[in-house]
Amino acid sequence: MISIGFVGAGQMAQALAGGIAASDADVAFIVADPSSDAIEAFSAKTNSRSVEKADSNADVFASADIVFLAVKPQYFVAATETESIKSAIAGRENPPLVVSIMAGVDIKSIQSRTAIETVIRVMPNTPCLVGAGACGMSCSDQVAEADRDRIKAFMETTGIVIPVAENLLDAVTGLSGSGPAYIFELIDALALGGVKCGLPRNVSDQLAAQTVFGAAKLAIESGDHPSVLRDRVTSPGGTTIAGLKALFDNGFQQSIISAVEAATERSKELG
Ligand SMILES: NC(=O)C1=CN([C@@H]2O[C@H](COP(=O)(O)OP(=O)(O)OC[C@H]3O[C@@H](n4cnc5c(N)ncnc54)[C@H](O)[C@@H]3O)[C@@H](O)[C@H]2O)C=CC1
Ligand SMILES: O=C(O)[C@@H]1CCC=N1
Repeated sequence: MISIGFVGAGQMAQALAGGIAASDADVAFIVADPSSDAIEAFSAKTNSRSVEKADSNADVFASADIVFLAVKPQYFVAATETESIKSAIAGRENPPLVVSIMAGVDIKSIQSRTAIETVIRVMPNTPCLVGAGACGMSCSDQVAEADRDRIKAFMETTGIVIPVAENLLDAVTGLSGSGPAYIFELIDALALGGVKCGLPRNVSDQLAAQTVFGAAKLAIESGDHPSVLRDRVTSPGGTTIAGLKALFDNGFQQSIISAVEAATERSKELG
Protein backbone atom coordinates (compact mmCIF):
# COMPACT_ATOMS: atom_id res chain seq x y z
CA MET A 1 0.00 0.00 0.00
CA ILE A 2 1.36 3.43 -0.98
CA SER A 3 0.37 6.40 1.14
CA ILE A 4 -0.19 9.47 -1.02
CA GLY A 5 -0.35 12.84 0.71
CA PHE A 6 -1.78 16.08 -0.60
CA VAL A 7 -1.00 19.50 0.84
CA GLY A 8 -3.89 21.38 -0.73
CA ALA A 9 -6.98 19.42 -1.79
CA GLY A 10 -8.36 21.79 -4.44
CA GLN A 11 -9.35 21.34 -8.04
CA MET A 12 -6.08 19.91 -9.39
CA ALA A 13 -5.44 17.72 -6.32
CA GLN A 14 -8.91 16.23 -6.78
CA ALA A 15 -8.31 15.60 -10.48
CA LEU A 16 -4.97 13.86 -9.83
CA ALA A 17 -6.26 11.82 -6.89
CA GLY A 18 -9.30 10.87 -8.96
CA GLY A 19 -7.10 9.53 -11.76
CA ILE A 20 -4.84 7.61 -9.40
CA ALA A 21 -7.83 6.22 -7.44
CA ALA A 22 -9.47 5.00 -10.63
CA SER A 23 -6.34 2.96 -11.49
CA ASP A 24 -5.57 -0.41 -9.89
CA ALA A 25 -2.75 1.06 -7.74
CA ASP A 26 -2.93 0.06 -4.08
CA VAL A 27 -3.09 3.52 -2.49
CA ALA A 28 -4.53 5.42 0.46
CA PHE A 29 -4.64 9.20 0.78
CA ILE A 30 -3.81 11.64 3.56
CA VAL A 31 -4.75 15.28 2.93
CA ALA A 32 -4.37 18.67 4.59
CA ASP A 33 -6.40 21.69 3.56
CA PRO A 34 -7.93 24.48 5.67
CA SER A 35 -11.10 24.14 3.61
CA SER A 36 -13.34 21.30 4.76
CA ASP A 37 -15.34 21.71 1.53
CA ALA A 38 -12.18 20.96 -0.45
CA ILE A 39 -11.46 17.86 1.64
CA GLU A 40 -15.06 16.67 1.23
CA ALA A 41 -14.90 17.18 -2.54
CA PHE A 42 -11.50 15.40 -2.60
CA SER A 43 -12.91 12.38 -0.72
CA ALA A 44 -15.83 12.20 -3.14
CA LYS A 45 -13.43 11.76 -6.08
CA THR A 46 -11.33 8.95 -4.66
CA ASN A 47 -13.37 5.91 -5.61
CA SER A 48 -14.00 4.83 -1.98
CA ARG A 49 -10.25 4.69 -1.22
CA SER A 50 -9.26 5.56 2.32
CA VAL A 51 -8.86 9.34 2.84
CA GLU A 52 -7.41 10.53 6.14
CA LYS A 53 -7.70 14.20 7.08
CA ALA A 54 -4.34 15.31 8.51
CA ASP A 55 -4.23 17.68 11.47
CA SER A 56 -1.49 19.74 9.83
CA ASN A 57 0.59 19.94 6.67
CA ALA A 58 3.56 18.56 8.64
CA ASP A 59 1.50 15.45 9.48
CA VAL A 60 1.24 14.73 5.77
CA PHE A 61 5.05 14.82 5.53
CA ALA A 62 5.29 12.63 8.64
CA SER A 63 3.42 9.68 7.18
CA ALA A 64 2.97 9.82 3.37
CA ASP A 65 5.33 8.03 0.96
CA ILE A 66 4.64 10.70 -1.65
CA VAL A 67 3.60 14.29 -0.83
CA PHE A 68 1.91 16.31 -3.57
CA LEU A 69 2.27 20.07 -3.06
CA ALA A 70 -0.98 21.31 -4.60
CA VAL A 71 -1.42 24.81 -3.17
CA LYS A 72 -1.22 27.99 -5.22
CA PRO A 73 2.41 29.18 -5.60
CA GLN A 74 1.53 32.26 -3.51
CA TYR A 75 0.74 29.91 -0.55
CA PHE A 76 3.81 27.71 -0.94
CA VAL A 77 5.78 29.37 1.86
CA ALA A 78 2.82 29.48 4.26
CA ALA A 79 2.06 25.81 3.55
CA THR A 80 5.59 24.51 4.15
CA GLU A 81 7.18 25.39 7.47
CA THR A 82 10.75 24.11 7.28
CA GLU A 83 11.27 23.33 10.97
CA SER A 84 7.96 21.50 11.38
CA ILE A 85 8.63 19.43 8.25
CA LYS A 86 12.12 18.61 9.55
CA SER A 87 10.70 17.37 12.87
CA ALA A 88 7.90 15.51 11.10
CA ILE A 89 10.34 13.48 9.00
CA ALA A 90 13.08 13.17 11.65
CA GLY A 91 12.06 9.67 12.74
CA ARG A 92 11.61 8.29 9.24
CA GLU A 93 14.00 5.93 7.48
CA ASN A 94 13.53 7.87 4.21
CA PRO A 95 11.86 11.22 3.66
CA PRO A 96 8.81 11.26 1.38
CA LEU A 97 9.12 11.95 -2.32
CA VAL A 98 7.80 15.48 -2.92
CA VAL A 99 5.80 16.13 -6.09
CA SER A 100 4.95 19.76 -6.78
CA ILE A 101 2.25 20.82 -9.22
CA MET A 102 2.81 24.53 -8.46
CA ALA A 103 3.45 26.86 -11.37
CA GLY A 104 6.83 28.57 -11.31
CA VAL A 105 8.28 27.36 -8.00
CA ASP A 106 11.57 25.65 -8.84
CA ILE A 107 13.02 22.40 -7.51
CA LYS A 108 15.79 24.21 -5.61
CA SER A 109 13.30 26.36 -3.66
CA ILE A 110 11.21 23.31 -2.81
CA GLN A 111 14.30 21.39 -1.65
CA SER A 112 15.39 24.29 0.47
CA ARG A 113 11.96 24.96 2.01
CA THR A 114 11.08 21.31 2.75
CA ALA A 115 14.62 20.10 3.56
CA ILE A 116 13.87 17.15 1.25
CA GLU A 117 16.05 16.51 -1.82
CA THR A 118 13.86 14.04 -3.70
CA VAL A 119 11.61 16.50 -5.55
CA ILE A 120 9.65 16.09 -8.78
CA ARG A 121 7.84 18.94 -10.52
CA VAL A 122 4.88 18.20 -12.75
CA MET A 123 2.76 20.67 -14.69
CA PRO A 124 -0.65 19.14 -15.46
CA ASN A 125 -3.74 20.87 -16.88
CA THR A 126 -7.48 20.79 -16.18
CA PRO A 127 -8.37 18.28 -18.94
CA CYS A 128 -6.79 15.74 -16.57
CA LEU A 129 -10.26 15.89 -14.95
CA VAL A 130 -11.52 13.87 -17.92
CA GLY A 131 -8.42 11.73 -18.49
CA ALA A 132 -7.19 13.94 -21.35
CA GLY A 133 -4.49 15.92 -19.54
CA ALA A 134 -1.14 17.06 -20.93
CA CYS A 135 1.60 17.14 -18.32
CA GLY A 136 5.27 18.14 -18.27
CA MET A 137 7.57 16.55 -15.69
CA SER A 138 11.05 17.18 -14.32
CA CYS A 139 13.01 15.54 -11.47
CA SER A 140 15.80 16.54 -9.12
CA ASP A 141 19.04 14.57 -9.55
CA GLN A 142 18.38 12.78 -6.26
CA VAL A 143 15.17 11.09 -7.51
CA ALA A 144 15.65 7.36 -8.17
CA GLU A 145 14.58 6.00 -11.55
CA ALA A 146 11.95 3.77 -9.94
CA ASP A 147 10.37 6.78 -8.20
CA ARG A 148 10.40 8.81 -11.41
CA ASP A 149 8.69 5.94 -13.23
CA ARG A 150 6.12 5.52 -10.49
CA ILE A 151 5.14 9.21 -10.53
CA LYS A 152 5.04 9.20 -14.32
CA ALA A 153 2.69 6.20 -14.18
CA PHE A 154 0.48 7.95 -11.61
CA MET A 155 0.32 11.09 -13.75
CA GLU A 156 -0.45 8.98 -16.82
CA THR A 157 -3.70 7.92 -15.15
CA THR A 158 -4.86 11.46 -16.08
CA GLY A 159 -3.39 11.86 -19.59
CA ILE A 160 -0.04 12.11 -21.37
CA VAL A 161 3.20 12.95 -19.56
CA ILE A 162 6.26 14.44 -21.27
CA PRO A 163 9.56 14.60 -19.35
CA VAL A 164 11.37 17.91 -19.95
CA ALA A 165 14.38 19.75 -18.53
CA GLU A 166 13.33 21.87 -15.56
CA ASN A 167 14.13 25.14 -17.36
CA LEU A 168 11.39 24.29 -19.88
CA LEU A 169 8.61 23.84 -17.32
CA ASP A 170 7.65 27.53 -17.44
CA ALA A 171 7.05 27.15 -21.17
CA VAL A 172 5.02 23.98 -20.53
CA THR A 173 2.97 26.04 -18.06
CA GLY A 174 2.45 28.79 -20.66
CA LEU A 175 1.44 26.31 -23.34
CA SER A 176 -0.43 23.30 -21.91
CA GLY A 177 -0.89 24.37 -18.27
CA SER A 178 -2.72 27.57 -19.15
CA GLY A 179 -3.64 26.44 -22.69
CA PRO A 180 -7.10 25.06 -21.90
CA ALA A 181 -8.20 28.63 -21.09
CA TYR A 182 -7.13 29.81 -24.56
CA ILE A 183 -9.03 26.95 -26.16
CA PHE A 184 -12.18 27.68 -24.14
CA GLU A 185 -11.95 31.24 -25.46
CA LEU A 186 -11.56 29.82 -28.98
CA ILE A 187 -14.63 27.59 -28.54
CA ASP A 188 -16.68 30.51 -27.26
CA ALA A 189 -15.48 32.78 -30.06
CA LEU A 190 -16.28 30.15 -32.71
CA ALA A 191 -19.76 29.78 -31.24
CA LEU A 192 -20.27 33.55 -31.22
CA GLY A 193 -19.22 33.58 -34.88
CA GLY A 194 -21.90 31.00 -35.58
CA VAL A 195 -24.47 33.10 -33.73
CA LYS A 196 -23.38 36.17 -35.72
CA CYS A 197 -24.07 34.19 -38.88
CA GLY A 198 -27.52 33.10 -37.71
CA LEU A 199 -27.08 29.82 -35.81
CA PRO A 200 -29.01 29.32 -32.56
CA ARG A 201 -26.64 29.58 -29.55
CA ASN A 202 -27.08 25.96 -28.40
CA VAL A 203 -26.41 24.64 -31.90
CA SER A 204 -23.39 26.92 -32.22
CA ASP A 205 -21.98 25.84 -28.83
CA GLN A 206 -22.20 22.14 -29.72
CA LEU A 207 -20.68 22.57 -33.18
CA ALA A 208 -17.85 24.74 -31.83
CA ALA A 209 -16.78 22.37 -29.03
CA GLN A 210 -17.04 19.29 -31.23
CA THR A 211 -15.02 20.99 -33.98
CA VAL A 212 -12.17 21.70 -31.55
CA PHE A 213 -12.38 18.18 -30.10
CA GLY A 214 -12.48 16.61 -33.58
CA ALA A 215 -9.59 18.68 -34.91
CA ALA A 216 -7.45 17.78 -31.85
CA LYS A 217 -8.37 14.09 -32.17
CA LEU A 218 -7.50 14.11 -35.88
CA ALA A 219 -4.17 15.86 -35.22
CA ILE A 220 -3.26 13.32 -32.51
CA GLU A 221 -4.50 10.17 -34.24
CA SER A 222 -3.33 10.92 -37.79
CA GLY A 223 0.11 12.05 -36.68
CA ASP A 224 0.02 14.53 -39.58
CA HIS A 225 1.34 18.03 -38.99
CA PRO A 226 -1.44 20.59 -38.30
CA SER A 227 -0.37 22.57 -41.37
CA VAL A 228 -0.94 19.48 -43.56
CA LEU A 229 -4.35 18.90 -41.98
CA ARG A 230 -5.19 22.59 -42.45
CA ASP A 231 -4.33 22.42 -46.14
CA ARG A 232 -6.67 19.41 -46.57
CA VAL A 233 -9.59 21.56 -45.38
CA THR A 234 -8.62 24.47 -47.60
CA SER A 235 -10.01 24.26 -51.15
CA PRO A 236 -8.58 26.65 -53.74
CA GLY A 237 -10.80 29.71 -53.90
CA GLY A 238 -13.10 28.14 -51.28
CA THR A 239 -14.63 29.10 -47.96
CA THR A 240 -11.76 28.08 -45.66
CA ILE A 241 -9.12 30.25 -47.29
CA ALA A 242 -11.49 33.19 -46.93
CA GLY A 243 -11.83 32.41 -43.21
CA LEU A 244 -8.08 31.83 -42.76
CA LYS A 245 -7.23 35.12 -44.43
CA ALA A 246 -9.52 36.92 -41.98
CA LEU A 247 -7.77 35.14 -39.08
CA PHE A 248 -4.32 36.07 -40.35
CA ASP A 249 -5.36 39.68 -41.08
CA ASN A 250 -6.49 39.94 -37.45
CA GLY A 251 -3.26 38.60 -35.94
CA PHE A 252 -4.47 35.14 -34.88
CA GLN A 253 -1.07 33.42 -34.78
CA GLN A 254 0.58 36.44 -33.15
CA SER A 255 -2.14 36.49 -30.45
CA ILE A 256 -1.66 32.83 -29.58
CA ILE A 257 2.14 33.07 -29.57
CA SER A 258 1.93 36.14 -27.33
CA ALA A 259 -0.44 34.36 -24.95
CA VAL A 260 1.97 31.43 -24.48
CA GLU A 261 4.86 33.87 -24.07
CA ALA A 262 3.03 36.04 -21.51
CA ALA A 263 1.95 33.01 -19.43
CA THR A 264 5.50 31.61 -19.57
CA GLU A 265 6.88 34.92 -18.30
CA ARG A 266 4.28 34.99 -15.52
CA SER A 267 5.26 31.45 -14.49
CA LYS A 268 8.88 32.64 -14.23
CA GLU A 269 7.76 35.58 -12.08
CA LEU A 270 5.77 33.32 -9.72
CA GLY A 271 8.97 31.37 -9.03
N1 LIG B 1 -5.83 25.23 -12.24
C1 LIG B 1 -5.03 24.82 -13.23
O1 LIG B 1 -5.39 24.80 -14.42
C2 LIG B 1 -3.65 24.34 -12.91
C3 LIG B 1 -3.08 24.60 -11.68
N2 LIG B 1 -1.81 24.19 -11.41
C4 LIG B 1 -1.20 24.46 -10.12
O2 LIG B 1 -1.92 23.69 -9.18
C5 LIG B 1 -1.90 24.33 -7.92
C6 LIG B 1 -3.29 24.28 -7.31
O3 LIG B 1 -4.18 24.92 -8.19
P1 LIG B 1 -5.75 24.64 -8.11
O4 LIG B 1 -6.00 23.23 -7.74
O5 LIG B 1 -6.31 25.19 -9.36
O6 LIG B 1 -6.11 25.59 -6.89
P2 LIG B 1 -7.29 25.46 -5.81
O7 LIG B 1 -7.47 26.83 -5.27
O8 LIG B 1 -8.45 24.74 -6.40
O9 LIG B 1 -6.63 24.53 -4.69
C7 LIG B 1 -5.67 24.97 -3.78
C8 LIG B 1 -6.07 24.45 -2.41
O10 LIG B 1 -5.04 24.79 -1.49
C9 LIG B 1 -5.65 25.02 -0.24
N3 LIG B 1 -4.72 25.75 0.64
C10 LIG B 1 -4.50 27.10 0.70
N4 LIG B 1 -3.57 27.35 1.64
C11 LIG B 1 -3.18 26.15 2.15
C12 LIG B 1 -2.26 25.78 3.16
N5 LIG B 1 -1.51 26.68 3.81
N6 LIG B 1 -2.12 24.47 3.43
C13 LIG B 1 -2.85 23.53 2.78
N7 LIG B 1 -3.75 23.83 1.82
C14 LIG B 1 -3.91 25.13 1.51
C15 LIG B 1 -6.90 25.80 -0.59
O11 LIG B 1 -7.85 25.75 0.47
C16 LIG B 1 -7.36 25.06 -1.84
O12 LIG B 1 -8.30 24.03 -1.56
C17 LIG B 1 -1.36 25.73 -8.16
O13 LIG B 1 -0.06 25.81 -7.64
C18 LIG B 1 -1.33 25.91 -9.66
O14 LIG B 1 -0.21 26.64 -10.08
C19 LIG B 1 -1.09 23.42 -12.29
C20 LIG B 1 -1.63 23.12 -13.50
C21 LIG B 1 -2.93 23.57 -13.93
O1 LIG C 1 -3.16 30.18 -13.90
C1 LIG C 1 -2.35 29.55 -13.22
O2 LIG C 1 -1.50 30.15 -12.54
C2 LIG C 1 -2.39 28.03 -13.20
C3 LIG C 1 -1.09 27.41 -13.61
C4 LIG C 1 -1.37 26.73 -14.91
C5 LIG C 1 -2.79 26.86 -15.09
N1 LIG C 1 -3.33 27.54 -14.13
